[in-house]
Amino acid sequence: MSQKISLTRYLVEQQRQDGHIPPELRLLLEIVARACKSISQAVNKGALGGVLGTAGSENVQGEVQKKLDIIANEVLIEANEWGGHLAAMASEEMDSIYLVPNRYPQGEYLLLFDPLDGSSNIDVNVSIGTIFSVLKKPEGSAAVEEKDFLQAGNKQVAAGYCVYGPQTTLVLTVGDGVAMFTLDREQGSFVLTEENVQIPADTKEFAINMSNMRHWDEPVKRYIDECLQGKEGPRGKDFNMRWIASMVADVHRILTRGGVFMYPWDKREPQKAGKLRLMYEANPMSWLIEQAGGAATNGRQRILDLQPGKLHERVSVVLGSKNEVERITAYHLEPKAGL
Ligand SMILES: O=P(O)(O)OC[C@H]1O[C@](O)(COP(=O)(O)O)[C@@H](O)[C@@H]1O
Ligand SMILES: [Mg+2]
Ligand SMILES: [Mg+2]
Repeated sequence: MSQKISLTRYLVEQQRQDGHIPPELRLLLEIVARACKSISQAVNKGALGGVLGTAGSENVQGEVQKKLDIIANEVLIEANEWGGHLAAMASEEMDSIYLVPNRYPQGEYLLLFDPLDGSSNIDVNVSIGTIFSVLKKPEGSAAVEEKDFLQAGNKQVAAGYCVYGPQTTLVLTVGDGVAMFTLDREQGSFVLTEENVQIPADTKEFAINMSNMRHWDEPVKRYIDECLQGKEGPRGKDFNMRWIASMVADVHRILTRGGVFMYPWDKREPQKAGKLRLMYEANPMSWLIEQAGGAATNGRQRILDLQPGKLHERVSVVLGSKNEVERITAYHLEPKAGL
């Protein structure tokens, strides 16, 4: 790319040329990006900034909150509440929805986020990130309620994540493919570094937490077992495995070079559909993956078509290279079918 294109310019051009980003959505995305820049600065300070360690509290899902979980949540709220583009926000770290206070102008959008994904990696200096999803407030709803957020992922108007790794990279879709922007720390701005991201349909790399193997369902066991048999097995090729334990980092690798990611339902807590959250983890990631030519299911159905029943709903996740996701989904739907 000879000329540097900033995130602002990219969004302005999307607004002008394609006309499918209203100016309010463009401004909202710029504010989210600015918040990610601040979070990136806090992450980078690490022990020097006193941001490592636990905060001594738990979130609504009963998970111990890290200091950075809370800092990132506050940064996102403070950056977004006064901009005039939002009606309400929802976060992994907040029990219920956050209404934009009356003292600020009210907007038409709803923002959902996982402020800090991969919390267990914060203190060990491994990549973490922020995941976000934007929905439109339903027509005619005056005071926003939780039910207004309960829209299927196919209703998202923008989705993305920012990964805080060796580089800080913001990855975005507004329904017109996937673009990646790298933070230029000297300029203080996100610069377009990849457009029309495409995931290869086939892969030789899978990502799953293998320590849960004994709890998996048969179709997942079958798929992984076949991968592990390598060249000698039915797949006729050797597979590699990666598990970073930050969904952002695992998805970023898949968008970069392909692969398949799974956090399936398992027998540890059978009443839970999965570990990951539908509305602010699985939905935005599934849309990005589909926009890059991949696929995303809960093992049986397309994730983006699932109707959420509650804000913090969990879901089983299979996403990435299309042919692998289709194979795993077929194993679930017809366990004995030979592919
Ligand atoms: O520790 P496990 O069970 O392998 O789970 C790892 C998964 O949990 C997550 O960290 C959940 O996200 P949070 O850190 O936002 O709770 C995912 O990013 C990751 O894929
Ligand atoms: Mg997360
Ligand atoms: Mg989180």
